[in-house]
Amino acid sequence: MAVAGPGQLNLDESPSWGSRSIDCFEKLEQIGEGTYGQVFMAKETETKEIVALKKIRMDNEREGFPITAIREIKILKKLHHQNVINLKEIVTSPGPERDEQGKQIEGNKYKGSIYMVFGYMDHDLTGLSDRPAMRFSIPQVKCYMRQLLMGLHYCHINQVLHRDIKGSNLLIDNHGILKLADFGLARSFSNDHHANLTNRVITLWYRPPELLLGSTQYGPAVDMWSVGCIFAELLYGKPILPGKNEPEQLTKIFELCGTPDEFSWPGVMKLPWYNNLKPPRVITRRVKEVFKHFDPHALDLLEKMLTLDPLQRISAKDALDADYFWTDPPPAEPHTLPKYESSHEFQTKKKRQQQRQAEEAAKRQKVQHPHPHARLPPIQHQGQPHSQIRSGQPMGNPHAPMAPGPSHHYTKPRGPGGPNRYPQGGNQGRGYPNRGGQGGGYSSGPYPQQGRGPQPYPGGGMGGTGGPSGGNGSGYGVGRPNYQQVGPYGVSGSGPGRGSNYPQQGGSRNQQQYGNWQ
Ligand SMILES: Nc1ncnc2c1ncn2[C@@H]1O[C@H](COP(=O)(O)OP(=O)(O)OP(=O)(O)O)[C@@H](O)[C@H]1O
Repeated sequence: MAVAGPGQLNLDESPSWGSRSIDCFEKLEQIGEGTYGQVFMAKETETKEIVALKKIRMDNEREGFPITAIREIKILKKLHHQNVINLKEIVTSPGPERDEQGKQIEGNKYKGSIYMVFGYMDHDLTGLSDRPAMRFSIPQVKCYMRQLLMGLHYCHINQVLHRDIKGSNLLIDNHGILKLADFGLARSFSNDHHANLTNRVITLWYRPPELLLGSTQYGPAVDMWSVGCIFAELLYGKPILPGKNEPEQLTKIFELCGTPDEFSWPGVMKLPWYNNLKPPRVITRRVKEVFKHFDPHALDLLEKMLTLDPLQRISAKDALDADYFWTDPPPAEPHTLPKYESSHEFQTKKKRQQQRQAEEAAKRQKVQHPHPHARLPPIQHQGQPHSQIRSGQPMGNPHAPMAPGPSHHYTKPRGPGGPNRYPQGGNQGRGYPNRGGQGGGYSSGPYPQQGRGPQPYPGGGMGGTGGPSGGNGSGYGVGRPNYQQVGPYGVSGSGPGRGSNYPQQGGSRNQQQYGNWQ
């Protein structure tokens, strides 16, 4: 990985940036762990403000400051929008890092650690979706999608490609506000699209066909493909294109979206890897068939997002103008959305792992002490503080038992089943796709196991909403099985045309304000 000079951040920053110490914060618990570092919930000791601290991982850097972090900081410093995470400041830890026994950690030329300080967000979309029995209402999906598109439109207008849109990078707070986060793979682009960019970006399941076919000249349309995948996932209840490796990913895309030709996608045959990866047979597009139970406006928008040719793919701005957002039921106002106990992907995964361990322990115990006539008391497994909680319940519901405190613990072992979702990090155990950009050759790298459920379209139809964890029968989608479900604030699905309920934030359809930055 390219690095900046040791000790140099090279940022035109105000003097206060980076001058405060981590001691100004009390770390509360770990809430995330990604490729580039751990994320902690923390409290500013003076103001008591709750923040998220993203520790910049330095252990792979022989010298200097990781270029990915520099990019992320530079880009975040110039983006200011309600739907983009706000980088508040950078703080440093003063001394050499010590382990839990107080021993100095070696091999790091930097004396201390560096943290990015963000406003705390209660959930990420993956964590929220993974809650048992989670159901999003249609206005809720519209509300999240609209905010996602507004944030992304703002990035694109400011010539920033996100390049890693996925559920765990969409943060949501308990006021219903969604923010784009994790700009670690983001970069600026110029409108002429002539610069050569790496095509090894975007988490596999959300990666568009042009990148899988080796394109290095691309633009905002790459993010819009990912948005289409997220949109379908929200409605369908589980990821729609869970490929295990790049060739399989492309196959899955073709099976859903049909095979491209020069007519449907001019220039496709000239893409670097087309000849190697061209489909062996012609497949017709099946988006309409597979998602036939979606609302027609949703399906129409999805078709435009999952368009193979990036030049014909809908832009964020045009998507915001789609009928989907302007027909009943309207998008919910964010503050009307239900509040939930905090849920980040890191924690929900961990809870599931603990649950599995508890179940296995229970099975073992049963084998060792068979007692056919008595019911065993439930095993109280350490780290299962919420076993009584129907955690899909919104917090506002007086009948929903609430957790007394945080549901997650500080230490998270790396390695199999650990939080590092990319093979590059040495973890083979996660059901997560290769993030790209850091891996080996096109099809040579180790590929992840799929932990989120089997084939996406069993029987060619909607099937059940098996849920993101696969097989638990509790999908969070608002697809057919849930369509009758009415939002928690009682919005019916068949109102009379455009009414007074229409997005307050947006004004009229053609006069939407996507923020105050234009
Ligand atoms: N401001 C925040 N508030 C609350 N949680 C956050 C915040 N920022 C990040 N997180 C949590 O930490 C997780 C990882 O953060 P982030 O994606 O920024 O790190 P990363 O190292 O780039 O991860 P990845 O490799 O998964 O992309 C997020 O999915 C989210 O659950």
